[in-house]
Amino acid sequence: MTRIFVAGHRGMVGSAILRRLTARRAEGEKIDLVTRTHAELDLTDQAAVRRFMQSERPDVVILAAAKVGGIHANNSYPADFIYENLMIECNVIHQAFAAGVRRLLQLGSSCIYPRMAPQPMAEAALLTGTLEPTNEPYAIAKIAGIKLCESYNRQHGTDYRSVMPTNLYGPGDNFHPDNSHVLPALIRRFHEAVRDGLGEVVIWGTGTPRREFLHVDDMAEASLFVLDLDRTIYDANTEPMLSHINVGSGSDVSIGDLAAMVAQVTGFQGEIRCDTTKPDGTPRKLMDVSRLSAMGWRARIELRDGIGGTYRWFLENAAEARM
Ligand SMILES: NC(=O)C1=CN([C@@H]2O[C@H](COP(=O)(O)OP(=O)(O)OC[C@H]3O[C@@H](n4cnc5c(N)ncnc54)[C@H](OP(=O)(O)O)[C@@H]3O)[C@@H](O)[C@H]2O)C=CC1
Ligand SMILES: C[C@H]1O[C@H](OP(=O)(O)OP(=O)(O)OC[C@H]2O[C@@H](n3cnc4c(=O)[nH]c(N)nc43)[C@H](O)[C@@H]2O)[C@@H](O)[C@@H](O)C1=O
Repeated sequence: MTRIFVAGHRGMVGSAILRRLTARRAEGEKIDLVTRTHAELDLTDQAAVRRFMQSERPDVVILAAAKVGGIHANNSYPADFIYENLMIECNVIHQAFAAGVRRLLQLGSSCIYPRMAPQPMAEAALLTGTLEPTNEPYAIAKIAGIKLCESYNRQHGTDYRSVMPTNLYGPGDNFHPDNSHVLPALIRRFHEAVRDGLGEVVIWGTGTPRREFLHVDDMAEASLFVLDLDRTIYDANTEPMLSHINVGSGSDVSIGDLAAMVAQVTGFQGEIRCDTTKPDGTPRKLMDVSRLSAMGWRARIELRDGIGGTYRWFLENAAEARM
C-alpha cells in the first residue's frame, strides 16, 4: 500500500490529480490517499505541518498547494505570493524529509525562467537572466522550491522531483474577474457580455503576448507520469543541479487570438478592445518540452476542445457564483 498525501487537493491541479489517483485506486492500485483542506491544515504553519507529517507518515507527497493567481494578483500582492509560497515549500519539503517521505513531487511554474529567455524555454534557462517584474516574488519562491528539492537530494539522498507547468486551465479554475489567469477571466467576461447583450469586451494589455496553455487533466497525467518514473530514468534525464522538468503542450497562441477563440466558444460577436494601460507581462512563454517528450509523455487535449469543456464546466459550476 502506498500512502500519498496530495497537498492542495481542492485546487484546480490538486483536484485533477486526486481524480486520477481515485480512478487508479478503483482499478485496484493499492493507494491510500491522505488529504487536508486549507482550514484543517495551514501549510504555512511549521508546527502544524510537522505534527501532520509525523502522525500521517505518507510514503509520497504531491505538493500542489500554493498561493496562485494571474498577472494582476501577482502584481498587487507580492508579499503574499513570496511569503506564503516560501513557507509552504519549506514546511512541506523539510517536514516530509523529517518524516521519512521517500518521494515528493512539487509543482513550480514557467515564470521561473528569465523574461527574455530564448524560446522555447529549456530547463537550462533557469537563473540565466532577469525575471519578469510582475511575478518576480512568486518566481523566486518557485525557484527556491526547485533548489530545496535538489539540495535535499544532494545532501540526504532523497528522491524529490519538480515539474514546471506552463499556463494551466480547465475545470476547477479560478474565474475571479481580477485575480484569475487570462483564460478563466476571458471565459467569464465574454459569457457575461453575451448574457448582458454588450457590444464590446475589453482585454488587458496589447493582445500581442504569447502564452502556451495546457489542460489540467493533461497536467495531472504528466505529474503522475513524472512521479512514477523509475529513479534511474528520472536521474538519467535530469542533473543534480538542474532537476526540474518542463510540462507544456508544445505550442503557443497570442492573447488576441485566444480572446477570439473564447469569443467563438461563448458566442460573442461584438468588438474586442485592448486596454493598453494594463500590463502585458512576459512577451512570450513557450516551454521546451523535449526532456519530457524524450521520456514518452505528450499532451492530448487540444486548446479549442479544452476551452469548450471548461466553458461547459463554468456554466454548470461557477457562472452564478459571487466573486
Ligand atoms: N494555474 C496555473 O495556470 C498554474 C499553476 N501552477 C502551479 O500549480 C500548482 C497548483 O495550482 P492551481 O491548482 O492552479 O491553484 P489553486 O489556487 O486552484 O489551488 C491551490 C490550492 O492550494 C491551497 N492552499 C493555498 N495556500 C494554502 C495553505 N497555506 N495551506 C493549505 N492549503 C493552501 C488552496 O486552498 P484554498 O483555496 O482554500 O486557499 C488550493 O486548494 C501551484 O503550485 C501553482 O503554482 C503552475 C503554473 C500555472
Ligand atoms: C501562470 C502564470 O500566470 C501569471 O503570468 P501570466 O502568464 O502573465 O498570466 P495571466 O494569465 O494573468 O496573463 C496572461 C496574459 O493575458 C493578458 N490578459 C488579457 N486579459 C486578461 C484578463 O482579463 N486577465 C488576466 N489575468 N490576464 C489578461 C495579460 O495582460 C497577460 O499578457 C504569473 O503572474 C504567474 O502566476 C504564472 O506563473
